[in-house]
Amino acid sequence: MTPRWTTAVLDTELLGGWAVARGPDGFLIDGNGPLFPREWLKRQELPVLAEHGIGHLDGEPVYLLELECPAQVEGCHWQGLRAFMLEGDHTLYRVLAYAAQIGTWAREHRYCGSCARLMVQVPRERAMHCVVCEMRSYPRISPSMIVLITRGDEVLLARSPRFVAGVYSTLAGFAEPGESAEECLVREVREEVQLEVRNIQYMGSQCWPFPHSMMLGFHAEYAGGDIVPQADEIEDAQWFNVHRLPPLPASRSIARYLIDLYVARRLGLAEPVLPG
Ligand SMILES: NC(=O)c1ccc[n+]([C@@H]2O[C@H](COP(=O)([O-])OP(=O)(O)OC[C@H]3O[C@@H](n4cnc5c(N)ncnc54)[C@H](O)[C@@H]3O)[C@@H](O)[C@H]2O)c1
Ligand SMILES: [Mg+2]
Ligand SMILES: [Zn+2]
Repeated sequence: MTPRWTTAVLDTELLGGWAVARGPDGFLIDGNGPLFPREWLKRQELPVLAEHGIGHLDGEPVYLLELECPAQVEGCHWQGLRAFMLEGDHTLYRVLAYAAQIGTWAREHRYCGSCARLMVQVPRERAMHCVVCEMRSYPRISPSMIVLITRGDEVLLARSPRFVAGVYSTLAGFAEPGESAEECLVREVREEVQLEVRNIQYMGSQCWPFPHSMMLGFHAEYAGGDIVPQADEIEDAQWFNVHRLPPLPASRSIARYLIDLYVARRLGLAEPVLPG
């Protein structure tokens, strides 16, 4: 089956296609959603910082208008990326997730990080180029590991003070230079709850565009230690029986997938599918 959405670097000089507009409050939407006829959207006098050709949706070119500041369009409002992740068409969310990452990256790489001069977009490539010192910047992706630790019928879940009230999730953390995903896992688990793990198994990955993480999902078994939550980072961490789980993260997150998969295997239920 042909994928509905494929990324591409499109020429912004060409006319037509769809466009999405992204400002500080998310994406512009009306009753038909966030995709607008591009030529119409460009006539709305939006404060456009940059335009990027980002790919094809059902064969049609899609562009991003990245805005400089908040704006208003009659009959439209703004919706954050998280709301698109939580509900609605998943392919559309993937288009917007990509648009958000390209918009953020290009915005944050207008100036060369090496010599501080203005950068220019490289034609036909997703890169910013400094004509003075030749440095190139490519879209930024931050590898992060996420792990479900289990002990028989029990799973270890924790709360960050940033979470929605009551929700518990798997442990996660950004990889540091010099470490593998597995080493990151062992370090983060020690830092966040002071436990030791064994039988580390890679389960799958997910793009997490908040703002540019690549989640590498693992399962690990408890090997030793008593839970000591990390001050400031972990508000609470507990072992939960698979029959008595607390409120869990959003169903499209890899955190939720790792939990649902373990519970399904433990209880002999149908296995969930990891959303891309
Ligand atoms: N998709 C999911 O199911 C899911 C679930 C949990 C966490 N996450 C994501 O995983 C990522 C890591 O989780 P965490 O927040 O617990 O990380 P963490 O445990 O490493 O702690 C967060 C801290 O890391 C530092 N930090 C921020 N950005 C960084 C970067 N790019 N590189 C290195 N350090 C950075 C900051 O000091 C921040 O306070 C976050 O993006 C989070 O949103 C995704
Ligand atoms: Mg963490
Ligand atoms: Zn430079």
